[in-house]
Amino acid sequence: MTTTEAASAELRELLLGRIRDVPDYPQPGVVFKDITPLLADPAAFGALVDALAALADRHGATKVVGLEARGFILAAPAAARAGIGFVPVRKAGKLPGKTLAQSYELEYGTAEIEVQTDAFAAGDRVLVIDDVLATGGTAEASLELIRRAGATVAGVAVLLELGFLGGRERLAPALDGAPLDTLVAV
Ligand SMILES: O=P(O)(O)OC[C@H]1O[C@H](OP(=O)(O)OP(=O)(O)O)[C@H](O)[C@@H]1O
Ligand SMILES: Nc1ncnc2[nH]cnc12
Repeated sequence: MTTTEAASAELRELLLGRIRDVPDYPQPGVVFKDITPLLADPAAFGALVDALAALADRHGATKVVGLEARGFILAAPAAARAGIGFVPVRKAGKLPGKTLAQSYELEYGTAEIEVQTDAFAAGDRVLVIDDVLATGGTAEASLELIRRAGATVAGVAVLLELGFLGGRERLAPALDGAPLDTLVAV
C-alpha cells in the first residue's frame, strides 16, 4: 500500500504539522524528527492511533509489535484500540526470561534488539509499528526476530518515512511481500 492510501491528505497535513525538525541532533548532520509536539496534541495523537489500529485490522494482525522506545508510544495504544495484544521489542538486556537477539545499524550508531521467545502463539500475524523509518535497519531486524520467534509478518506501519535514506528499498526483501504503510513521507 502507498502512503496516499494509508492516510488522507487531511490526516497527513495534521501529522506532519506536528513533527518538529531538530538540526544536528543527536549528532552533527542528522535532522532529528521530533514527534513530541504530535504526542502533546490529543486530536493529532488520537487520529494517529486510529489510523494505525485501522491498518492492524486491514492486514488481519493478531499482535502488534512496538519498537523501543518511541515505537512503544504509538504501538501500545494502537494494539489496544484494535483489540489485539501488544508485544515489546526492546533494546538488549531489558527483557526477562528467554529472549532472541538481533544486531543492526541505524542512522547514528549500532544497536541490538530482543524479543521474548514465548511472545507469539502459533499462527500469530504481526504488525510492526514504529515512529520513523530511516535506513530501515531497526524494522528489518524486528522482522527477522518475529520470524525466528515463529510468527508471520502481517506488515510494517510507520508514522514517518525518511525516503532519502532508502529504508523502503532496504526493507523490501525482509518484508517478502508484506505491506509497508507510511502515514507521512518526506
Ligand atoms: O530505520 P532506522 O535507521 O533503523 O531508524 C529508525 C529507528 O530509529 C529510532 O529509534 P532509536 O534507535 O533512535 O531509539 P529510540 O526510539 O529509543 O529513540 C526510531 O524510533 C526508529 O526505531
Ligand atoms: N532523523 C531521525 N529522526 C528521528 N528518528 C530517527 N531515527 C533514525 N533517524 C531519525
